[in-house]
Amino acid sequence: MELNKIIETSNNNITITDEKGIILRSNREHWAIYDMQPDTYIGTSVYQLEKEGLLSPSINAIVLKEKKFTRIMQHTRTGRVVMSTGYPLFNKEGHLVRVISYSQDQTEIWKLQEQYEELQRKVKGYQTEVEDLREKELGHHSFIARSNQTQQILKTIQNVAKTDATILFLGPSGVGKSTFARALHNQSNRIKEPFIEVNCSTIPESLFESEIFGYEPGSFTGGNKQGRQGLIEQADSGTLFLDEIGELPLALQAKLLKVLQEKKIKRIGGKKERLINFRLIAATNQDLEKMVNEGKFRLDLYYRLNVIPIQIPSLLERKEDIPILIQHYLQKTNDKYQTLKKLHPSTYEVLTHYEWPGNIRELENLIERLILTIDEPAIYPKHLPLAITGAVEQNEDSSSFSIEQELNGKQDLKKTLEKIEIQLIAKAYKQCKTTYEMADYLGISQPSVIYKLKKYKEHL
Ligand SMILES: Nc1ncnc2c1ncn2[C@@H]1O[C@H](COP(=O)(O)OP(=O)(O)OP(=O)(O)O)[C@@H](O)[C@H]1O
Repeated sequence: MELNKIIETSNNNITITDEKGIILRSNREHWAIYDMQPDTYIGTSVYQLEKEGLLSPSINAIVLKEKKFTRIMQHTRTGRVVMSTGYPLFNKEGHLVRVISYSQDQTEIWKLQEQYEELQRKVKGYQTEVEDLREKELGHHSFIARSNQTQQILKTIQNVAKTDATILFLGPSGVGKSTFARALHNQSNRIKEPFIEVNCSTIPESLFESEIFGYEPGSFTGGNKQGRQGLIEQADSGTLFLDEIGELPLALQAKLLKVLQEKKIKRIGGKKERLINFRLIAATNQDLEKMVNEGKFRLDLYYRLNVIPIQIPSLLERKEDIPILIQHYLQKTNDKYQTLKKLHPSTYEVLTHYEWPGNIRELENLIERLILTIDEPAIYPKHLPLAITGAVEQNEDSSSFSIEQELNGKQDLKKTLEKIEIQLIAKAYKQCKTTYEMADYLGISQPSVIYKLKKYKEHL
Protein backbone atom coordinates (compact mmCIF):
# COMPACT_ATOMS: atom_id res chain seq x y z
CA MET A 1 0.00 0.00 0.00
CA GLU A 2 2.72 2.50 1.10
CA LEU A 3 5.03 1.23 -1.57
CA ASN A 4 2.34 1.79 -4.18
CA LYS A 5 1.88 5.36 -2.93
CA ILE A 6 5.62 6.02 -3.06
CA ILE A 7 5.77 4.75 -6.63
CA GLU A 8 2.65 6.66 -7.71
CA THR A 9 3.80 9.97 -6.26
CA SER A 10 7.42 9.77 -7.37
CA ASN A 11 8.70 12.30 -9.88
CA ASN A 12 10.64 9.55 -11.54
CA ASN A 13 9.16 6.71 -13.48
CA ILE A 14 9.74 3.69 -11.24
CA THR A 15 9.30 0.30 -12.82
CA ILE A 16 9.76 -3.02 -11.08
CA THR A 17 10.05 -6.20 -13.11
CA ASP A 18 10.46 -9.82 -12.09
CA GLU A 19 13.25 -12.12 -13.20
CA LYS A 20 11.45 -12.72 -16.53
CA GLY A 21 11.04 -9.05 -17.32
CA ILE A 22 7.32 -8.87 -16.52
CA ILE A 23 6.32 -5.44 -15.22
CA LEU A 24 4.97 -5.82 -11.69
CA ARG A 25 4.64 -2.22 -10.64
CA SER A 26 5.05 1.19 -12.16
CA ASN A 27 3.60 4.66 -11.92
CA ARG A 28 1.11 5.51 -14.60
CA GLU A 29 1.57 8.97 -15.96
CA HIS A 30 5.20 8.62 -16.96
CA TRP A 31 4.35 6.04 -19.59
CA ALA A 32 2.93 8.82 -21.74
CA ILE A 33 6.46 9.78 -22.67
CA TYR A 34 6.82 6.33 -24.20
CA ASP A 35 3.59 6.85 -26.12
CA MET A 36 1.82 4.13 -24.10
CA GLN A 37 -1.63 4.05 -22.58
CA PRO A 38 -1.70 3.90 -18.78
CA ASP A 39 -2.69 0.49 -17.38
CA THR A 40 -1.54 -1.39 -20.46
CA TYR A 41 1.91 -2.09 -19.12
CA ILE A 42 1.34 -4.00 -15.86
CA GLY A 43 1.81 -7.68 -16.55
CA THR A 44 3.51 -7.00 -19.88
CA SER A 45 7.01 -8.18 -20.61
CA VAL A 46 9.65 -5.54 -21.25
CA TYR A 47 10.94 -7.79 -24.06
CA GLN A 48 7.53 -7.52 -25.68
CA LEU A 49 7.59 -3.72 -25.34
CA GLU A 50 11.06 -3.70 -26.86
CA LYS A 51 9.81 -5.81 -29.76
CA GLU A 52 6.97 -3.37 -30.36
CA GLY A 53 9.51 -0.59 -30.42
CA LEU A 54 8.00 1.14 -27.42
CA LEU A 55 11.13 0.79 -25.34
CA SER A 56 14.36 0.94 -27.17
CA PRO A 57 16.16 -0.39 -25.33
CA SER A 58 14.52 -1.41 -22.06
CA ILE A 59 16.71 -0.67 -19.05
CA ASN A 60 15.14 -3.54 -17.11
CA ALA A 61 16.00 -5.95 -19.92
CA ILE A 62 19.60 -4.76 -19.90
CA VAL A 63 19.92 -5.17 -16.12
CA LEU A 64 18.39 -8.66 -16.37
CA LYS A 65 21.11 -9.54 -18.84
CA GLU A 66 24.04 -7.72 -17.22
CA LYS A 67 22.94 -8.40 -13.63
CA LYS A 68 24.43 -5.14 -12.45
CA PHE A 69 23.66 -1.45 -11.95
CA THR A 70 23.27 0.21 -15.35
CA ARG A 71 22.49 3.71 -16.65
CA ILE A 72 21.42 4.52 -20.21
CA MET A 73 19.93 7.34 -22.26
CA GLN A 74 16.77 6.40 -24.19
CA HIS A 75 15.24 8.25 -27.13
CA THR A 76 11.51 7.59 -27.13
CA ARG A 77 9.07 7.47 -30.01
CA THR A 78 7.66 10.77 -28.80
CA GLY A 79 11.03 12.42 -29.30
CA ARG A 80 11.84 12.61 -25.60
CA VAL A 81 15.22 11.91 -24.08
CA VAL A 82 15.03 9.77 -20.96
CA MET A 83 17.77 8.86 -18.53
CA SER A 84 17.10 5.41 -17.08
CA THR A 85 18.91 3.79 -14.20
CA GLY A 86 18.37 0.15 -13.29
CA TYR A 87 19.32 -1.83 -10.17
CA PRO A 88 19.23 -5.63 -9.83
CA LEU A 89 17.81 -7.22 -6.64
CA PHE A 90 19.12 -10.63 -5.63
CA ASN A 91 17.64 -13.19 -3.19
CA LYS A 92 19.65 -14.94 -0.48
CA GLU A 93 20.77 -17.58 -2.94
CA GLY A 94 22.15 -14.90 -5.19
CA HIS A 95 19.49 -15.23 -7.89
CA LEU A 96 18.28 -12.13 -9.60
CA VAL A 97 14.61 -11.80 -8.70
CA ARG A 98 13.70 -8.18 -9.38
CA VAL A 99 14.89 -5.20 -11.36
CA ILE A 100 14.02 -1.68 -10.21
CA SER A 101 14.45 1.12 -12.69
CA TYR A 102 14.10 4.89 -12.45
CA SER A 103 13.52 6.91 -15.54
CA GLN A 104 13.74 10.66 -15.73
CA ASP A 105 12.66 12.83 -18.65
CA GLN A 106 15.79 14.84 -19.53
CA THR A 107 14.54 16.33 -22.78
CA GLU A 108 14.63 19.95 -21.60
CA ILE A 109 18.04 19.59 -19.95
CA TRP A 110 19.30 17.81 -23.06
CA LYS A 111 18.02 20.62 -25.27
CA LEU A 112 19.55 23.23 -22.99
CA GLN A 113 22.80 21.30 -23.04
CA GLU A 114 22.76 21.23 -26.84
CA GLN A 115 21.93 24.94 -26.98
CA TYR A 116 24.68 25.65 -24.49
CA GLU A 117 27.21 23.69 -26.53
CA GLU A 118 26.07 25.44 -29.70
CA LEU A 119 26.44 28.81 -27.97
CA GLN A 120 29.86 27.80 -26.66
CA ARG A 121 30.91 26.95 -30.24
CA LYS A 122 29.57 30.28 -31.49
CA VAL A 123 31.25 32.24 -28.69
CA LYS A 124 34.54 30.47 -29.50
CA GLY A 125 34.11 31.44 -33.16
CA TYR A 126 33.35 35.05 -32.30
CA GLN A 127 36.26 35.13 -29.87
CA THR A 128 38.66 33.98 -32.58
CA GLU A 129 37.19 36.51 -34.98
CA VAL A 130 37.50 39.35 -32.45
CA GLU A 131 41.05 38.30 -31.59
CA ASP A 132 41.91 38.24 -35.30
CA LEU A 133 40.44 41.69 -35.84
CA ARG A 134 42.11 43.00 -32.72
CA GLU A 135 45.43 41.54 -33.73
CA LYS A 136 45.05 42.99 -37.20
CA GLU A 137 44.07 46.36 -35.81
CA LEU A 138 46.89 46.39 -33.32
CA GLY A 139 49.37 44.97 -35.80
CA HIS A 140 50.48 42.34 -33.28
CA HIS A 141 51.04 39.20 -35.27
CA SER A 142 52.02 41.10 -38.38
CA PHE A 143 54.74 43.10 -36.75
CA ILE A 144 58.02 42.62 -38.59
CA ALA A 145 61.14 43.71 -36.77
CA ARG A 146 64.18 42.00 -38.27
CA SER A 147 66.64 44.85 -38.65
CA ASN A 148 68.72 46.21 -35.79
CA GLN A 149 67.07 49.59 -36.24
CA THR A 150 63.54 48.22 -35.78
CA GLN A 151 64.66 46.07 -32.85
CA GLN A 152 66.17 49.16 -31.23
CA ILE A 153 62.92 51.12 -31.69
CA LEU A 154 60.97 48.29 -30.08
CA LYS A 155 63.35 48.37 -27.12
CA THR A 156 62.89 52.13 -26.72
CA ILE A 157 59.12 51.71 -26.91
CA GLN A 158 59.29 49.05 -24.23
CA ASN A 159 61.31 51.37 -21.99
CA VAL A 160 58.99 54.34 -22.30
CA ALA A 161 55.63 52.55 -22.60
CA LYS A 162 54.85 52.38 -18.89
CA THR A 163 55.60 56.07 -18.31
CA ASP A 164 53.24 58.87 -19.23
CA ALA A 165 55.87 60.74 -21.26
CA THR A 166 54.78 62.35 -24.52
CA ILE A 167 56.22 60.54 -27.54
CA LEU A 168 56.78 62.06 -30.96
CA PHE A 169 57.22 59.58 -33.84
CA LEU A 170 59.13 61.03 -36.76
CA GLY A 171 59.76 59.54 -40.17
CA PRO A 172 58.60 59.42 -43.77
CA SER A 173 55.15 58.31 -44.84
CA GLY A 174 54.28 54.62 -44.58
CA VAL A 175 57.18 53.58 -42.29
CA GLY A 176 54.88 52.47 -39.49
CA LYS A 177 54.57 55.47 -37.17
CA SER A 178 50.90 54.77 -36.40
CA THR A 179 51.67 51.08 -35.99
CA PHE A 180 54.41 51.85 -33.46
CA ALA A 181 52.09 54.30 -31.68
CA ARG A 182 49.54 51.51 -31.21
CA ALA A 183 52.26 49.10 -30.10
CA LEU A 184 53.29 51.64 -27.49
CA HIS A 185 49.72 52.04 -26.23
CA ASN A 186 49.43 48.25 -26.05
CA GLN A 187 52.45 48.01 -23.82
CA SER A 188 51.34 50.87 -21.59
CA ASN A 189 49.24 50.67 -18.45
CA ARG A 190 46.41 52.21 -20.48
CA ILE A 191 46.04 49.18 -22.75
CA LYS A 192 42.45 48.54 -21.63
CA GLU A 193 41.49 52.18 -22.19
CA PRO A 194 40.75 53.83 -25.54
CA PHE A 195 43.38 54.60 -28.15
CA ILE A 196 42.01 57.61 -30.01
CA GLU A 197 43.66 58.44 -33.29
CA VAL A 198 43.19 61.93 -34.67
CA ASN A 199 44.46 62.56 -38.17
CA CYS A 200 45.16 66.29 -38.08
CA SER A 201 45.33 66.49 -41.86
CA THR A 202 41.85 65.13 -42.54
CA ILE A 203 39.68 67.15 -40.16
CA PRO A 204 38.44 70.29 -41.93
CA GLU A 205 39.50 73.47 -40.17
CA SER A 206 35.90 74.58 -39.70
CA LEU A 207 35.04 71.36 -37.87
CA PHE A 208 38.25 70.95 -35.93
CA GLU A 209 36.99 72.42 -32.66
CA SER A 210 33.71 70.56 -32.63
CA GLU A 211 35.51 67.29 -33.45
CA ILE A 212 38.25 67.80 -30.89
CA PHE A 213 36.34 69.42 -28.03
CA GLY A 214 32.80 68.21 -28.71
CA TYR A 215 29.71 70.35 -28.29
CA GLU A 216 26.65 70.75 -26.11
CA PRO A 217 23.13 70.25 -27.49
CA GLY A 218 21.96 73.00 -29.81
CA SER A 219 25.25 74.87 -29.79
CA PHE A 220 26.32 74.01 -33.24
CA THR A 221 24.32 74.44 -36.43
CA GLY A 222 24.05 71.14 -38.22
CA GLY A 223 25.34 69.30 -35.17
CA ASN A 224 23.79 66.37 -33.39
CA LYS A 225 20.76 67.44 -31.29
CA GLN A 226 22.04 65.58 -28.27
CA GLY A 227 25.47 67.22 -28.49
CA ARG A 228 28.64 65.20 -28.91
CA GLN A 229 31.71 64.08 -27.06
CA GLY A 230 34.91 65.38 -28.63
CA LEU A 231 37.89 63.17 -29.50
CA ILE A 232 39.91 64.39 -26.53
CA GLU A 233 37.10 63.48 -24.16
CA GLN A 234 36.90 60.05 -25.78
CA ALA A 235 40.58 59.54 -25.01
CA ASP A 236 39.97 60.04 -21.28
CA SER A 237 42.08 57.49 -19.31
CA GLY A 238 43.59 56.27 -22.56
CA THR A 239 45.94 57.50 -25.27
CA LEU A 240 45.43 60.42 -27.63
CA PHE A 241 47.37 59.91 -30.84
CA LEU A 242 47.74 63.01 -33.00
CA ASP A 243 48.83 61.81 -36.42
CA GLU A 244 50.18 64.19 -39.08
CA ILE A 245 50.57 66.91 -36.45
CA GLY A 246 52.65 68.98 -38.89
CA GLU A 247 49.53 69.53 -41.01
CA LEU A 248 47.71 71.42 -38.27
CA PRO A 249 47.05 75.08 -39.20
CA LEU A 250 48.71 77.66 -36.93
CA ALA A 251 45.41 78.95 -35.53
CA LEU A 252 44.48 75.47 -34.35
CA GLN A 253 47.94 74.80 -32.97
CA ALA A 254 47.31 77.45 -30.29
CA LYS A 255 44.01 75.86 -29.28
CA LEU A 256 45.53 72.42 -29.19
CA LEU A 257 48.49 73.60 -27.13
CA LYS A 258 46.13 75.03 -24.51
CA VAL A 259 44.29 71.75 -24.06
CA LEU A 260 47.52 69.74 -24.04
CA GLN A 261 48.91 71.94 -21.30
CA GLU A 262 45.85 72.22 -19.14
CA LYS A 263 44.38 68.80 -19.90
CA LYS A 264 40.99 70.42 -19.54
CA ILE A 265 38.34 70.79 -22.17
CA LYS A 266 35.16 72.78 -22.48
CA ARG A 267 32.67 71.59 -25.10
CA ILE A 268 31.48 74.21 -27.58
CA GLY A 269 28.50 75.94 -26.01
CA GLY A 270 29.29 74.37 -22.65
CA LYS A 271 30.04 76.05 -19.35
CA LYS A 272 31.66 73.20 -17.49
CA GLU A 273 35.34 72.45 -17.85
CA ARG A 274 36.21 68.77 -17.75
CA LEU A 275 39.56 67.41 -16.63
CA ILE A 276 40.81 64.82 -19.07
CA ASN A 277 43.55 62.33 -18.30
CA PHE A 278 45.30 61.11 -21.44
CA ARG A 279 48.71 60.07 -22.64
CA LEU A 280 49.84 61.99 -25.68
CA ILE A 281 51.54 60.50 -28.72
CA ALA A 282 52.07 62.48 -31.91
CA ALA A 283 53.53 61.65 -35.30
CA THR A 284 54.64 63.54 -38.35
CA ASN A 285 56.55 63.08 -41.58
CA GLN A 286 57.42 66.79 -41.59
CA ASP A 287 60.57 68.41 -40.34
CA LEU A 288 58.99 70.26 -37.41
CA GLU A 289 62.18 72.10 -36.51
CA LYS A 290 62.37 73.51 -40.02
CA MET A 291 58.69 74.43 -39.83
CA VAL A 292 59.33 76.23 -36.55
CA ASN A 293 62.16 78.21 -38.20
CA GLU A 294 59.88 79.07 -41.09
CA GLY A 295 57.17 80.22 -38.68
CA LYS A 296 54.80 77.44 -39.74
CA PHE A 297 54.80 75.55 -36.47
CA ARG A 298 54.58 76.99 -32.97
CA LEU A 299 57.77 76.63 -30.99
CA ASP A 300 55.88 76.12 -27.71
CA LEU A 301 53.80 73.31 -29.24
CA TYR A 302 56.94 71.79 -30.68
CA TYR A 303 58.54 71.73 -27.21
CA ARG A 304 55.38 70.28 -25.74
CA LEU A 305 55.40 67.41 -28.27
CA ASN A 306 59.11 66.79 -28.66
CA VAL A 307 59.64 65.23 -25.22
CA ILE A 308 60.80 61.81 -26.44
CA PRO A 309 61.29 61.85 -30.21
CA ILE A 310 61.56 58.44 -31.89
CA GLN A 311 62.80 58.42 -35.46
CA ILE A 312 61.46 55.60 -37.65
CA PRO A 313 63.86 55.05 -40.55
CA SER A 314 62.70 54.50 -44.13
CA LEU A 315 62.87 50.98 -45.58
CA LEU A 316 65.90 52.02 -47.58
CA GLU A 317 67.73 52.61 -44.30
CA ARG A 318 66.71 49.21 -42.91
CA LYS A 319 67.01 46.97 -45.93
CA GLU A 320 67.15 43.87 -43.74
CA ASP A 321 63.41 44.24 -43.12
CA ILE A 322 62.54 44.23 -46.84
CA PRO A 323 62.81 40.49 -47.71
CA ILE A 324 60.89 39.44 -44.63
CA LEU A 325 58.21 42.08 -45.21
CA ILE A 326 57.81 40.81 -48.79
CA GLN A 327 57.40 37.23 -47.58
CA HIS A 328 55.09 38.30 -44.80
CA TYR A 329 52.74 40.30 -47.02
CA LEU A 330 52.80 37.61 -49.71
CA GLN A 331 51.67 35.03 -47.16
CA LYS A 332 49.17 37.38 -45.53
CA THR A 333 47.57 38.41 -48.84
CA ASN A 334 47.49 34.82 -50.10
CA ASP A 335 45.69 33.87 -46.87
CA LYS A 336 43.32 36.80 -47.24
CA TYR A 337 42.25 35.90 -50.77
CA GLN A 338 42.81 32.14 -50.44
CA THR A 339 45.35 32.13 -53.25
CA LEU A 340 48.71 30.40 -53.61
CA LYS A 341 50.61 32.95 -55.69
CA LYS A 342 54.39 32.85 -55.65
CA LEU A 343 57.05 35.35 -56.52
CA HIS A 344 59.54 34.07 -59.04
CA PRO A 345 63.06 34.38 -57.55
CA SER A 346 63.92 37.06 -60.10
CA THR A 347 60.86 39.11 -59.03
CA TYR A 348 61.85 38.69 -55.43
CA GLU A 349 65.32 39.88 -56.37
CA VAL A 350 63.95 43.03 -58.02
CA LEU A 351 61.68 43.79 -55.08
CA THR A 352 64.43 43.38 -52.51
CA HIS A 353 66.58 45.85 -54.46
CA TYR A 354 63.86 48.42 -54.92
CA GLU A 355 64.11 51.48 -52.70
CA TRP A 356 60.41 51.65 -51.67
CA PRO A 357 59.92 55.41 -51.42
CA GLY A 358 56.40 54.77 -50.11
CA ASN A 359 57.87 52.35 -47.53
CA ILE A 360 55.85 49.51 -45.98
CA ARG A 361 52.52 50.88 -47.22
CA GLU A 362 53.79 50.83 -50.83
CA LEU A 363 55.15 47.31 -50.40
CA GLU A 364 51.91 46.05 -48.86
CA ASN A 365 49.76 47.64 -51.58
CA LEU A 366 51.94 46.38 -54.43
CA ILE A 367 51.83 42.78 -53.23
CA GLU A 368 48.06 42.94 -52.83
CA ARG A 369 47.70 44.42 -56.31
CA LEU A 370 49.94 41.76 -57.86
CA ILE A 371 48.10 38.91 -56.18
CA LEU A 372 44.74 40.26 -57.28
CA THR A 373 45.61 41.19 -60.83
CA ILE A 374 48.07 38.52 -62.04
CA ASP A 375 46.34 35.33 -63.15
CA GLU A 376 49.46 33.20 -63.38
CA PRO A 377 50.57 31.21 -60.31
CA ALA A 378 54.01 32.84 -60.34
CA ILE A 379 54.68 36.56 -60.53
CA TYR A 380 57.53 37.48 -62.89
CA PRO A 381 59.43 40.80 -63.20
CA LYS A 382 57.45 41.52 -66.38
CA HIS A 383 54.36 41.86 -64.14
CA LEU A 384 55.95 44.57 -62.03
CA PRO A 385 55.22 48.25 -62.69
CA LEU A 386 57.82 49.93 -64.89
CA ALA A 387 58.52 52.42 -62.11
CA ILE A 388 59.93 49.55 -60.05
CA THR A 389 61.83 47.55 -62.69
CA GLY A 390 63.15 50.79 -64.21
CA ALA A 391 64.38 52.09 -60.86
CA VAL A 392 66.09 48.79 -60.00
CA GLU A 393 67.75 48.57 -63.45
CA GLN A 394 69.08 52.06 -63.00
CA ASN A 395 70.56 51.12 -59.63
CA GLU A 396 72.16 48.06 -61.14
CA ASP A 397 73.58 50.10 -63.97
CA SER A 398 75.30 52.33 -61.48
CA SER A 399 76.61 49.28 -59.60
CA SER A 400 78.21 47.88 -62.79
CA PHE A 401 80.53 50.85 -62.55
CA SER A 402 82.19 49.10 -59.61
CA ILE A 403 83.17 46.18 -61.89
CA GLU A 404 84.95 48.61 -64.10
CA GLN A 405 86.70 49.96 -61.03
CA GLU A 406 87.61 46.45 -59.95
CA LEU A 407 89.35 45.94 -63.27
CA ASN A 408 91.51 48.98 -62.47
CA GLY A 409 90.36 50.84 -65.54
CA LYS A 410 91.60 48.16 -67.97
CA GLN A 411 88.93 47.52 -70.59
CA ASP A 412 89.27 43.72 -70.73
CA LEU A 413 85.98 42.49 -72.22
CA LYS A 414 86.52 38.78 -71.56
CA LYS A 415 87.38 39.29 -67.89
CA THR A 416 84.57 41.80 -67.42
CA LEU A 417 82.02 39.40 -68.89
CA GLU A 418 83.33 36.58 -66.75
CA LYS A 419 83.03 38.69 -63.60
CA ILE A 420 79.45 39.60 -64.48
CA GLU A 421 78.69 35.95 -65.21
CA ILE A 422 80.12 34.85 -61.86
CA GLN A 423 78.02 37.49 -60.08
CA LEU A 424 74.85 36.36 -61.83
CA ILE A 425 75.52 32.66 -61.27
CA ALA A 426 76.28 33.29 -57.59
CA LYS A 427 73.07 35.28 -57.21
CA ALA A 428 71.00 32.57 -58.86
CA TYR A 429 72.77 29.89 -56.80
CA LYS A 430 71.83 31.74 -53.61
CA GLN A 431 68.20 32.29 -54.54
CA CYS A 432 67.12 29.20 -56.42
CA LYS A 433 66.39 25.82 -54.91
CA THR A 434 67.14 23.67 -57.98
CA THR A 435 69.30 23.85 -61.08
CA TYR A 436 66.07 23.93 -63.12
CA GLU A 437 64.98 27.05 -61.24
CA MET A 438 68.44 28.52 -61.85
CA ALA A 439 68.11 27.80 -65.56
CA ASP A 440 64.76 29.56 -65.65
CA TYR A 441 66.13 32.48 -63.67
CA LEU A 442 69.18 32.89 -65.88
CA GLY A 443 67.45 32.10 -69.15
CA ILE A 444 69.88 29.28 -70.04
CA SER A 445 69.53 25.48 -70.21
CA GLN A 446 69.84 23.30 -67.13
CA PRO A 447 72.96 21.46 -68.46
CA SER A 448 74.59 24.89 -68.98
CA VAL A 449 73.79 25.70 -65.35
CA ILE A 450 75.53 22.46 -64.25
CA TYR A 451 78.53 23.30 -66.43
CA LYS A 452 78.81 26.85 -65.07
CA LEU A 453 78.39 25.73 -61.46
CA LYS A 454 81.35 23.38 -61.95
CA LYS A 455 83.37 26.05 -63.69
CA TYR A 456 82.87 28.71 -61.02
CA LYS A 457 82.55 26.47 -57.99
CA GLU A 458 85.31 28.21 -56.05
CA HIS A 459 83.51 31.55 -56.43
CA LEU A 460 80.19 30.35 -54.99
N1 LIG B 1 56.85 46.54 -38.58
C1 LIG B 1 55.83 46.32 -39.43
N2 LIG B 1 55.58 45.08 -39.85
C2 LIG B 1 54.58 44.84 -40.72
N3 LIG B 1 53.77 45.78 -41.21
C3 LIG B 1 53.97 47.05 -40.81
C4 LIG B 1 55.00 47.39 -39.90
N4 LIG B 1 54.96 48.73 -39.68
C5 LIG B 1 53.96 49.20 -40.44
N5 LIG B 1 53.36 48.22 -41.12
C6 LIG B 1 52.24 48.34 -42.05
O1 LIG B 1 52.57 49.37 -42.98
C7 LIG B 1 51.44 50.18 -43.28
C8 LIG B 1 51.79 51.63 -42.98
O2 LIG B 1 52.01 51.77 -41.59
P1 LIG B 1 51.56 53.09 -40.78
O3 LIG B 1 50.22 53.57 -41.21
O4 LIG B 1 51.77 52.78 -39.34
O5 LIG B 1 52.66 54.10 -41.30
P2 LIG B 1 52.80 55.65 -40.97
O6 LIG B 1 54.24 55.91 -40.84
O7 LIG B 1 51.94 56.01 -39.81
O8 LIG B 1 52.23 56.29 -42.29
P3 LIG B 1 51.75 57.84 -42.48
O9 LIG B 1 52.89 58.72 -42.20
O10 LIG B 1 51.37 57.87 -43.93
O11 LIG B 1 50.60 58.02 -41.55
C9 LIG B 1 50.31 49.65 -42.41
O12 LIG B 1 49.45 48.84 -43.20
C10 LIG B 1 50.98 48.82 -41.36
O13 LIG B 1 50.18 47.71 -40.94
